[in-house]
Amino acid sequence: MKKKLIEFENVTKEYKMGDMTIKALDGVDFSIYEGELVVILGASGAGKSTILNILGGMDTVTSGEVFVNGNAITKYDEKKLTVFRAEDVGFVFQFYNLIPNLTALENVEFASEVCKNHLNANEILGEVGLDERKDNFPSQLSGGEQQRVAIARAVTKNPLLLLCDEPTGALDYKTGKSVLKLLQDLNKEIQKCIVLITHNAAIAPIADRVIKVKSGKIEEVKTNDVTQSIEEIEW
Ligand SMILES: Nc1ncnc2c1ncn2[C@@H]1O[C@H](COP(=O)(O)OP(=O)(O)OP(=O)(O)O)[C@@H](O)[C@H]1O
Repeated sequence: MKKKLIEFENVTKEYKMGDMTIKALDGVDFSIYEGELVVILGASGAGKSTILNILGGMDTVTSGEVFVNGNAITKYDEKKLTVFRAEDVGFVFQFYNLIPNLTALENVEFASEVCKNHLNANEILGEVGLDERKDNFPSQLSGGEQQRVAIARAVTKNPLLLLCDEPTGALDYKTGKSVLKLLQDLNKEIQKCIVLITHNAAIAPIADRVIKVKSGKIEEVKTNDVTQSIEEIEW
């Protein structure tokens, strides 16, 4: 049986804005298993990024518990959260956040060398199809190539999980698809858990499990017994 890697237990998150309280998450429960590719789906404002920020140790809960690999990260102090973010989580965002004065290779090495179990930056850049572009600076790379560097940077850390927040949001249709194909292939090859946020329901069939979020609540958790390759999907 697959091991549970992530567990949200009755998680609420409230933001206070003057007299107003915004309930971004309202009793959220779900589990994610090792090696899964999971899509978190929902409209703008549904609470997707809030889930990801809590899962990545970048935001705290108002109540409830979050377990990653059996550890309650909701009980971590700032110091432990810093180590958790650095070692255990690989982040991929809509905008690539590369350091402009470092080459592709240096960007990947810079982020991963501090991690205990890191992989070889050169090899992973090869895996993401950038063998020829390692010594280029971000400004010399296309958006899709920069996102590949960002994915290599996250993977080279060899984290427990990869968190991707709208990773194709700034890319055109074809490039976005090739980045999703890379994530799908990586998930199969390295058996790493990937959690992908999107508002695009069309890509849900690529996931092992789809978590639908609506108004801060889980609307549905769907398991795809058969997953589809991104190449078979059009939108
Ligand atoms: N730091 C914050 N302060 C106040 N309200 C916030 C904050 N972050 C999120 N919210 C509110 O919480 C709710 C959920 O936001 P969240 O960013 O998680 O949604 P989302 O599903 O990721 O949306 P999008 O697809 O537009 O990014 C929204 O109503 C949002 O305005």
